[in-house]
Amino acid sequence: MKKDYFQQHMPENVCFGCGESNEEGLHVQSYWEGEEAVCTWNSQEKYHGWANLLNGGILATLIDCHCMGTAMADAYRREGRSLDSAPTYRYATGTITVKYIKPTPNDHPIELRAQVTEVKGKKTVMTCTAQVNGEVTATAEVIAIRVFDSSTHHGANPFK
Ligand SMILES: CC(C)(COP(=O)(O)OP(=O)(O)OC[C@H]1O[C@@H](n2cnc3c(N)ncnc32)[C@H](O)[C@@H]1OP(=O)(O)O)[C@@H](O)C(=O)NCCC(=O)NCCSC(=O)Cc1ccccc1
Repeated sequence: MKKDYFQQHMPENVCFGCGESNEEGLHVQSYWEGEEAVCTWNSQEKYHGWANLLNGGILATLIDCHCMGTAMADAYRREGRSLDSAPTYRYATGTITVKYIKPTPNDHPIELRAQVTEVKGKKTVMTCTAQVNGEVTATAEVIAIRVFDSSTHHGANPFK
């Protein structure tokens, strides 16, 4: 079945990590699997840190963008509405803490799994794991802040 990726509902998104409108970007795509948001990402040689290992900054970017999409999708879901409905929400990274547990292979699919642990006002707190071949290589805590709400913001969405 075709997956309904969160990022498909972010028109004109130019973000390096998740923007469908960024040709050179990483194109993070996230979807719900029950209470978890999942992203499976295939790397390329140019994202090596060391030989055959994923660069740590790229991994942080993947986690970051996966979690910003998750915060957005979670907010819509809590309000019982689709990602195409109004008002439009966008989230920015407040804090991201990544613990690199073991080297992340760069030649197998990387699976990210995020869970929302707290929502307070415009703040969403999440945990996220990165796994390759079922082994967790990094864990993260990520705090997203809602920076755009079309119901209170006058004018076009500046966060694209
Ligand atoms: C938006 C915000 C992160 C927060 O400011 P405000 O809206 O004034 O927040 P406010 O003071 O109303 O607090 C509400 C609640 O949130 C909490 N809290 C607040 N801050 C943090 C924190 N840092 N970390 C953790 N928590 C924080 C605070 O304690 C409170 O919680 P409480 O209710 O007490 O439990 C601002 O500092 C900022 O723009 N930073 C740069 C973000 C950036 O560049 N990210 C880079 C990647 S994104 C990108 O590339 C695109 C982009 C860039 C910029 C914008 C949009 C998209």
